[in-house]
Amino acid sequence: MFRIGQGFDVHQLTEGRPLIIGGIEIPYEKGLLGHSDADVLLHTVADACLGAIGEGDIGRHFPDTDPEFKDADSAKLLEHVWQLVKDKGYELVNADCTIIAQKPKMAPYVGQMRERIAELLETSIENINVKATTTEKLGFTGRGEGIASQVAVLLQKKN
Ligand SMILES: Nc1ccn([C@@H]2O[C@H](COP(=O)(O)O)[C@@H](O)[C@H]2O)c(=O)n1
Ligand SMILES: C[C@@]1(CO)OP(=O)(O)OP(=O)(O)OC[C@H]1O
Repeated sequence: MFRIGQGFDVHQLTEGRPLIIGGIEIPYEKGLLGHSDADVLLHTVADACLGAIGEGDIGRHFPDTDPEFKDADSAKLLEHVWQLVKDKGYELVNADCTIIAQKPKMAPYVGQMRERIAELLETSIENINVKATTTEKLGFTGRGEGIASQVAVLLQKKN
């Protein structure tokens, strides 16, 4: 049996924060704002996985009012979500991720992101695609006010 999930997330860019996307710290003059480390891509992967198993969203599992998750490492949050997926008897078929950012260039970091996400979802790198697009300077992403991401995952029940 197969289950599909999709996720979408946005975080604001601000000065004085590290830029962490896909579990990788990217050198840049700004970082993403959030209650956690604000890793927009790992949040989106987590939301897509939760969607696939019908378990709501990360805000339900890790409320941004809970001090336990202040500055949380989003990799730890995704590990927790992935355990829920495994508890329901599923494994990953593939994940397709899109980062929407005018700047910085993501291409040099996409390989490392794929490796990290593959590690967290206990799969091989071939099953994880990460791509990036600008919005041609249009909208909040185009103005560099924030970064968004979209992720689709497909899960299958283990034999
Ligand atoms: N933050 C980004 C945005 C885009 N890329 C790469 O550039 C290519 C062209 O982007 P367009 O928005 O003009 O289509 C895109 O396909 C990515 O390979 C990037 O690395 N980082
Ligand atoms: C991850 C959590 C929890 O620390 O906080 P944020 O980093 O603000 O992220 P968001 O995607 O807004 O929602 C989920 C939150 O509950």
